[in-house]
Order: sequence, then C-alpha cells, then structure tokens
Amino acid sequence: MARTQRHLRAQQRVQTLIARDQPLEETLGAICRIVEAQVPGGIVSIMLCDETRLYLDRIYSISLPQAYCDAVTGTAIGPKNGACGRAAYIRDFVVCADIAHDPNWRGFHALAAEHGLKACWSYPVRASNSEVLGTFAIYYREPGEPRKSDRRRVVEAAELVSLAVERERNREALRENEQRYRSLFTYHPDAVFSLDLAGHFTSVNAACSKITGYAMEQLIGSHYSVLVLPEDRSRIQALFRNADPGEAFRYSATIYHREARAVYLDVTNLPIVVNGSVIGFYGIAKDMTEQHRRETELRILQRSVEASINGIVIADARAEGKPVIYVNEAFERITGYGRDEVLGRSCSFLQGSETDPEAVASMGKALAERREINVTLCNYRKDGTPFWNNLYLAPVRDGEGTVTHFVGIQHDISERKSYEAKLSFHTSHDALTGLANRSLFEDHLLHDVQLAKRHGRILAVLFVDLDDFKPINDSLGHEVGDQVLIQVAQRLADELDPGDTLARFGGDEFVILLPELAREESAIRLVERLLTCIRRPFRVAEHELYIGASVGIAFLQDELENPVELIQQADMAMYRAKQKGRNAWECFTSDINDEVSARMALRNDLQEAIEAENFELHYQPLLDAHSGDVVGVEALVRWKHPVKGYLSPGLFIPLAEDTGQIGPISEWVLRQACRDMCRLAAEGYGQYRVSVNLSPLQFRRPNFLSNLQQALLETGLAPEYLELELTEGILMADSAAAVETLHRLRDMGVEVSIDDFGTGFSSLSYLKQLPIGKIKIDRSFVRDIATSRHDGAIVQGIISMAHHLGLAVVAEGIEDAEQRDFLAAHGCDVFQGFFFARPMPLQKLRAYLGQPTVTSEGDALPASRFS
Ligand SMILES: Nc1nc2c(ncn2[C@@H]2O[C@@H]3COP(=O)(O)O[C@H]4[C@@H](O)[C@H](n5cnc6c(=O)[nH]c(N)nc65)O[C@@H]4COP(=O)(O)O[C@H]3[C@H]2O)c(=O)[nH]1
Repeated sequence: MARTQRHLRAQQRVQTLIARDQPLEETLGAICRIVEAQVPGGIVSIMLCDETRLYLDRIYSISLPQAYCDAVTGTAIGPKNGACGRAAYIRDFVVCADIAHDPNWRGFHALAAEHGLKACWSYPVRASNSEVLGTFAIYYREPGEPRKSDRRRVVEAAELVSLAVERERNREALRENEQRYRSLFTYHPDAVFSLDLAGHFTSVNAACSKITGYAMEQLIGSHYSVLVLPEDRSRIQALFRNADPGEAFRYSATIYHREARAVYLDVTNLPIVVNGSVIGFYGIAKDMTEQHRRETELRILQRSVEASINGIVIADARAEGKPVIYVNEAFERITGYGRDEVLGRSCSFLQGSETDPEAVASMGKALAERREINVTLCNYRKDGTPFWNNLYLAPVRDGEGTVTHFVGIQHDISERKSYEAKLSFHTSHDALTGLANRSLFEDHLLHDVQLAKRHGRILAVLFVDLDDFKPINDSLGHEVGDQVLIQVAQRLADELDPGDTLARFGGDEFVILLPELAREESAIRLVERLLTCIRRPFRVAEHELYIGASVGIAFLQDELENPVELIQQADMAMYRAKQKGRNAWECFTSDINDEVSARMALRNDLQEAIEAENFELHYQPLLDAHSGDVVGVEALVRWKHPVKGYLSPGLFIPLAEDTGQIGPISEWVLRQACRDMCRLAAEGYGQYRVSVNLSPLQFRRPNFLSNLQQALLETGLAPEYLELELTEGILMADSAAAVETLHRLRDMGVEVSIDDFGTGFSSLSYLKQLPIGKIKIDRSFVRDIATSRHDGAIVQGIISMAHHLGLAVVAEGIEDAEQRDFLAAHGCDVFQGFFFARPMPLQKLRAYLGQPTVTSEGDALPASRFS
C-alpha cells in the first residue's frame, strides 16, 4: 500500500513537472530516477525518435554509461536493431531476456557485454495519435524476464514519457507558431498594429514607426485618431462603429507624419475576436503616398495629354506595323479621324501622294534605330485635304530601357507653311500683278546671261514705261490705276514666250527679259506688238482709258561685265524713247549713255545750286482783263548755272521732282516770293498778290501747312497776297486729304488757283466742290484759240462754266492781240502772256510797275497797262 502511494506520489511529481513546463531533460531525468527507484537493479533509458522517425537519435539516462549512450544514439528503427530499435519498429513490448544470445542484438553484443548489460525490456513511447515518439527501456545486469508488474511499470513510465514529450512538442510548436506570427507582425513592410476597443494602440510594428515618424513606445497607448486628418476622423470612426464582428474593413486615410507631411494610407482593419467577442482590432496600413503621387502625376499627365492642342499619338513599338494604341482629341480634330478608326492601325494611313518619300524614309530609319526624330511632312486628313505636320517622334522605354512604344506629337503647321510660301512669293513677286519683282528678275538675268554667253545666244532686256499713266492714277485714283496695271501686265504676258521673264519694278515700269532670240529684229517686232497691245483701250469700271508706252531695248554685248547693267541700259533707252513722244521705242547706244551721264551731272549741279541758293525769281505780271491793271505777278524760278547761264524751270523742275530736290527749291521760292512782295510794297510799288507754283511733292508733305504759315510769319506777307497754283493732278491723287488741305488754306486766307486747266481729267463740276477761287486755262488752248475752232470752243466753254460756278478765269500764254481779243470777248478775267510782259527779274519788275506812287493813305496805286 505504501509502495503504491509512493508510486502515485512519484507519478504526481512527474506530472507537476510536466504541467509546469519544466525542461524535458529534467522531466525525463525525474522519470528515470523514479523508475530506477522502483525496480532495483534496473537501469532506465529513454530514447526519442528523430524528425524522420527512422532513428532513435536522443537518449536520456541517469545510470547508463556515457560511452554506451553515445554508441547507441542514432540506432536505426528496425526489427533487428536491439530492444529499442525493434520496439519502436514493431510498436510493442520487446523483451530481450539474454542480450548475449539475442539475435536482434547482433552487432551490439560486444557493446552490451563491455558495459555489463545482460537483459533489456523496451516499450514504445507513443503519442496520443499513436505516433511513435521513442522508447522506454530498462536494462539489467543479469539476464531475466519481466514480471507482469514490471511490464505495467514500463508501460506506465512510457506513458509519462509520452506525456512529457508531447507537452514539450506542443510547447515547441506553440513557440514556433508564435515566432512565425511575430515575424509576420515584426517584419511586415506595412504598418501592422492592434487597437483596443477604444481605439488605442496596443501593439505596433517597426513599420508603424517608420510610416508615422513616432517611436513605437510613443504610439502604444495613444489613440489612432491623433494621427488622422480631422476631416477623415468621423468617417473612420463610423467604419469602426459599423464594423461587423468577424468582418474586415478597408479604407483610405490620410495621416500626418511627425514631420508634418501627409501620408496616404490604405488601411485594412479586422476585429480581434476572442471567445466570440471582439476585443479590439488589428490593422494593416500600406503607405500609398508614392503611389498616390504617381497616380496624381499620371492623372495630370493624362489630362495634359488630352488637353494638348498638339495631336498626340502613341504606337506600340513591339507589335507588327506599330499599331496606334492611343490618340488624343487634338489628333482627332487635326486629322478628322475618330479614335475608333485609328486604334490598331499603322499611322502610315496619314500619308499620301504628296508626302515626301525622303521624310518618310528618315522617319522609318529613326524608328528602326529607336531614336527620336523631328520631321515635317505632308499628311492627309480623312476628307482627303492635305496638311503640314511637324511631327516629333520619340521612343518610350520601360524600366529595363527597352523601347515599348513611340510617342508622336503632331503640330499642324499648315498655316505657317502657307504664310511662308506667301512670304517667299512676296519677296520675289510684285504684290499687285503677281509678276516677278526686281530681285527675281535679276536672278533670272544672271542665270540667262550666263547661258546666253556660253551658247552665243542673243539676249535682250526691254524696259517698258507707260505713258500718261500718272494722270490716270492722279485723277481717277489708285484703284483705277491698279486695275490698269494689272491689265497691262496681262497683255504683256500674253505676248511673251514661256521662257521669257516679265517683271514689274514698281510704278508703271515693266521689264522683260528675252533670253533666247533668233535675231535682234525679233525683239523689235515684239516691242511693236507690245506697243500695239498697250494702245488698245483699257476698260476699268465705267472708264475707257487710253495709254501708251515707251520701251527701251538693250541687247547683251560681249563686253558687258555686270548683267544688271543691261537693265540700266534699257532704262536709259526708254528715257530716250520717252523724249521722242508717246508709243516709241529706242535701242540702247553708247550716246544714250552720254545723255544719262549729262542728266546725272545736271543733278549734281542742281544740288550745288540748292546749297548755294543759286536761284533767282522772275515775275510775270497778271493783268485785269477790263482795266489792264496789274492784279498780281507769277513767280517763276530761274537757275543761274555757273557755266550754262540762266536755265529755264522746264529743264530742271522735272529733274528736281524726280530726285526729290524740288523740296528745298520750293522752300526757297516761297520765302523769296513773299520777301520780294513785301519789299515792293515797302518800296512803294504797291502790294501785289504773288502766285507761286506748288509741286505735288511739296503739297503732300505732312508739314506743308505749318511750313507755309512759318514762311508767311517770317517774311511778314499777309496771306491774302499769296496765291498757290496747283495742277489738277495734285488734287485728284488723294482727294480727301487734298480737299482738307485746301480748306485749311482758305481758312488761312491763302488763295488757290488751278494751273494748266483743261489738260487733266477733272471736270468743272468737281472743282465746284473745292474751296478754290480761280482756274488758269492751259497755254496749249490759248495758242490755237484763234485758228482752231475746236480750241476756241473749249476755252469759251471753260470760261462760261467757270463763271457759272463763281470761279475767276486766268488765261496764260497770250502772245498776240487776236488771242487777247478773243479771250476778252468771251469774258476772261485775267490776262498773262508775253503779249503783255515776259517774266522779269525783280529789278525789271520795279521799272515795269513804274514810279512808286503813294496815296494819301500811304498805299501804292496799282499800275495800269491798258491805258
Ligand atoms: N510760250 C509762252 N510761254 C509763256 C507765255 N507767258 C508765260 N509763259 C511761260 O509759261 C510758264 C507759266 O508757268 P507755268 O504754266 O506755271 O509752268 C511753269 C511751272 O509749271 C514750272 N515752274 C516755274 N517756276 C516754278 C517754281 O518756282 N516752282 C514750281 N514747282 N514750278 C515752277 O515751270 C513751268 C515753266 O515755267 P517757265 O519756263 O518760266 O514758263 C512760264 C512762262 O514763262 C507766253 O505768252 N508764251
């Protein structure tokens, strides 16, 4: 009984050791001690299987010699491998009553004999699932069989071992499990944490600290909401509140990093359920900041691409034919193709007949070499219309640097192209007629002269200048003039061969290059044809206009060095033709050159005269037709040339008008005339009104009126003693501005008369609207007044109509009494002409006007020439 109790106590002790999770070695040692105490002479050994369950690789014993233990450790489990190897194998009690003669101990006999071991009873240690964990054995130093009680003891001891080993194994498994889970928690790259039900962190991993910037200790115990943006809090709280037990929930949240930057998180929370109750929440938060940034960037990029005004097309670089995988709206707008019509197709469908194959080839080469390229090529819209596409193509590479796509940026530069084309046309062509301009003509000339010289061909340049064009332009306006020029250009072009060049040099000058003439007469015959065709009337709106042309011809001579000289020669020849009269032509000869040289010399002399003020004014009296009183004088300029003596204005005024030298001459004339009139008055000869001729250039100068005012102020002449003589052309050229100037003149008190009346295109009814007081009938009508019925009738008509309109009429160029009488009979108001007096210097005028007479009021009396 006492033994049984001892046995029970011993067992309890072992169970306590097991329950307290004492180290296995200690527990197994205790079992060995208890059993050895119970079986006198018995030596206990406990062997445990390895993981493969093929060997007994651990041995626990308190009494077996270490050398023996070492020798049997690793015994294979098998039917003939001693008592333990066999017991583990057959999973049953094995009694080896006499080891020395036991065949199953073959190989171990010597070992057992060496350590004095004679008998061994072994029993398998089995787990609750019957798996063999090892063996429990008792050795004896004498042969012997176990009794029943011995067997029971062995079995009980084996069970205790099983309990201890299983417990140890469970503990081991638990520890491993926990480590596994802890690893998941600790090494998870995302923030993993647990919260209590109130929302306080109860555990956090290192990633939590990294993501939030707070130390793990700082986080534990703090509430999750302190990290979350205020605007996110209520939303997240609601998620926690409404979470179903057992259900995970996922949301995005933005938190503040300790460094005050926002961190975007993708959070999954799951309840911690213990015994069916939620005791808190686990959380896994993935840092999406980078992804969020990339997504935002991508979104902006995508929107930008969509909104780009340039067409953008992306093609798959790896697929056959590089099919389009994306086009933006601008692409659709530019090409007219919808997205669906384009995707999957190769972009080459945009090319067409006018697409430059070289541009296409260079593009293909760049694509093959996987490099970027910028080409401009002609593409076609869906409706077939072409457009200029300035295309920038670039490869798109993946992370490994492989080209996966090509992106093309289209820029529709059609407008720029057409502008450039226009621009280049304008730089080489005349805008009005579309003919070549001087620079293009010169290009052709250089080229053709070279060829003509090489092949000994006859080449000619024709310089065509229209006669009587200026009056049309001046009187009917630029629009009419422009139409005439366009028609002239057309008529000239119609007469020329395709290889000829027709150019307009501006104004009414046309130049023709004939590069390949059979003989010189061909050029002359062509010129005759040109003159004939220009003589034909021109119809512009309601007008039927007649003009002529003067043509200069210059043939290429061997000695000519600079081809451009041919143009100058033709120009000089034209000038000579003009002097011959209308509709004439002239070939360039060296004497023409001399004439031009003379003109150049005259120009230079004139310049010197201007600088030295080498001019004089002569005055021609104007007489009242009834009383014969001198009512005024006309100032006429004379140039006192140092070699040639007095030169008439007819010689140098047109030259001065051509060269612009008329400006300073007119200034001088105006001032001098005013000064002379003041002087005459001051000398007692009377105050006469002086008529001064106005050149068109002078009249149109912007400061004309202020200059005039200045001249009157400087000289002291009252404005009513100044009369300006204008030709009709001046008024017609820019009538609105001219009329405005006339009004200003009238406001100033300056009289205006129309000179050379009858030669222009103006009608009296037009003049009626102008603030003028007088017209001067042109000398050419007066000359034949008595002999030509026609001229007589014209003069008569002019006088009568002018009077009707309240205009005074002056007749100039009266050379004889017949003319005077005719004009007097028809009511002409004022006479001027050699018959009465020639233009004379001031000194002679003094004599002409007679002795200065002073009235009681101090005014000089006007001189009468009729009495
Ligand atoms: N055959 C003939 N001729 C007569 C007779 N009576 C006068 N003359 C000439 O007729 C011209 C009248 O001047 P105009 O028609 O304005 O024609 C002027 C005028 O247009 C221009 N001119 C003269 N002086 C000036 C000036 O100071 N400024 C400007 N812009 N032009 C001027 O030169 C033109 C010629 O002037 P002049 O040679 O001085 O010629 C003057 C004068 O000498 C006559 O009975 N028979």
